Amino acid sequence: MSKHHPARRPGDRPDERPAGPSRRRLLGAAGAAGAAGLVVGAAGGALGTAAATEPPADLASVGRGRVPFHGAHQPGIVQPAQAHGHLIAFDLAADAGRREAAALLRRWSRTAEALMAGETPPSRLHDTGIALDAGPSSLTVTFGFGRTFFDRTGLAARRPAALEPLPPFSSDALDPKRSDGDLWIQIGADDSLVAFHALRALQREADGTARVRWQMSGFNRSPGATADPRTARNLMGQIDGTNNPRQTDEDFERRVFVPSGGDPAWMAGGSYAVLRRIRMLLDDWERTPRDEQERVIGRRKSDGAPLSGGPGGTETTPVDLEKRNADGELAIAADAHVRVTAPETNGGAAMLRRSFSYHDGFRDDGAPDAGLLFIAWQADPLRGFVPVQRKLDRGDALSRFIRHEASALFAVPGGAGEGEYVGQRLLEG
Ligand SMILES: C=CC1=C(C)c2cc3[nH]c(cc4nc(cc5[nH]c(cc1n2)c(C)c5CCC(=O)O)C(CCC(=O)O)=C4C)c(C)c3C=C
Ligand SMILES: [Fe+2]
Repeated sequence: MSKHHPARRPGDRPDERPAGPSRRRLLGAAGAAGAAGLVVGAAGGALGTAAATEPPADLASVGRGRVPFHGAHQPGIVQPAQAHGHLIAFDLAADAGRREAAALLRRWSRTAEALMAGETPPSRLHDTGIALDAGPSSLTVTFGFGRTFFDRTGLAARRPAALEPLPPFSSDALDPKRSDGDLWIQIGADDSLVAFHALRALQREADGTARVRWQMSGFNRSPGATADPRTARNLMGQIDGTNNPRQTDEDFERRVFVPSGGDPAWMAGGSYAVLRRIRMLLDDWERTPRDEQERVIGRRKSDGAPLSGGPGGTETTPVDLEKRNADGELAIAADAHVRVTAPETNGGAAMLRRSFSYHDGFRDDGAPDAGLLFIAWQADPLRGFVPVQRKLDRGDALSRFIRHEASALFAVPGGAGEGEYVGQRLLEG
């Protein structure tokens, strides 16, 4: 019987507190009223006409969400994935070393703290104004170090063993230009302008110290988009994320975060992020009958209920991998994705999946360039992603509908304390 975790709800943001009015206060009362009009206009189409026909949007509902920057863990790991995400990797400039990297992390941390509080960036740069009239919108900014960072900064002796390159998998078709990187930032927000504003501010802060290696953007369902808020769906239409570890699980911290006293000491409270850009072969998938789609995953498409749960099952019905149908066949097929990935078939290996969907237009053959920016968080990739992906590689019914196109692994240090910057314990320890 699979340990089951009920769905996290899109509005369920336990670690957040309402934002102060700081960035919006800049506008003054008249400006704020104008901003409210803009939100209504944007939602309804033509500015002005929509305001006359639609009730005013509750500005506070999305804009108000605020995630603290300081804490034992960095933001953007345990909070539900936001509606908009940007992932960006940098390589240090040839003449940048440990000192320049430390200064960059200090600048980035200051900027992230301000933006997450809904304030303008504190840097020497002029604010672009992109988010001037918006609240923090649950913005999170998360920083990570790639394997190559440690060589470039003379810190190879302090590189975690867990940053060993991921093994090759037979299904890999990886593009090195969109893989790896010295430094990584994950940005998420429930407003697209707030998310882009953060991306641009942080990228400009890197000027002269690091250059962009690759960047990817993704999305999830917006908060408030459905009256029936189950776990969100991916671009195959499946409810995805149901059986994630939950913060209330007794072993959650141990699975996801490096303990204090762990190795290396500077990673205490940190986690390892595995990123895989996985393109979905949507033309093939959408041609596949629904009952076959459900067999591939092992769950019903409509409501995410496991195929072992019978007609009355729901998304929260525990998965029963032993269950057989009347004809003696396994209710959840031998190669169904949920069977192959379940912790009980992988020696307990588990990870926290917090992904974004992506769509980057259409390829030359007309197929959508779309899929999943799969992000898995774990205390140790060798007891999380690696064994599960090895198993998927050997026989996952989903594999004929997906292609792994880029890959990266980052050490994401613990959260910054008050007055500290992210990574300080590595860079100044
Ligand atoms: C190596 C890890 C995994 C990769 C890569 C992966 C890709 C991938 N998954 C889906 C869709 C679903 N996955 C689901 C469950 C699930 N997937 C993984 C791991 C990887 N998935 C795990 C550990 C689990 C949970 C298993 C369990 O304990 O039951 C599901 C079912 C719903 C859920 O629990 O989330 C779906 C749907 C896609 C589309 C995809 C690549 C594009
Ligand atoms: Fe999966």
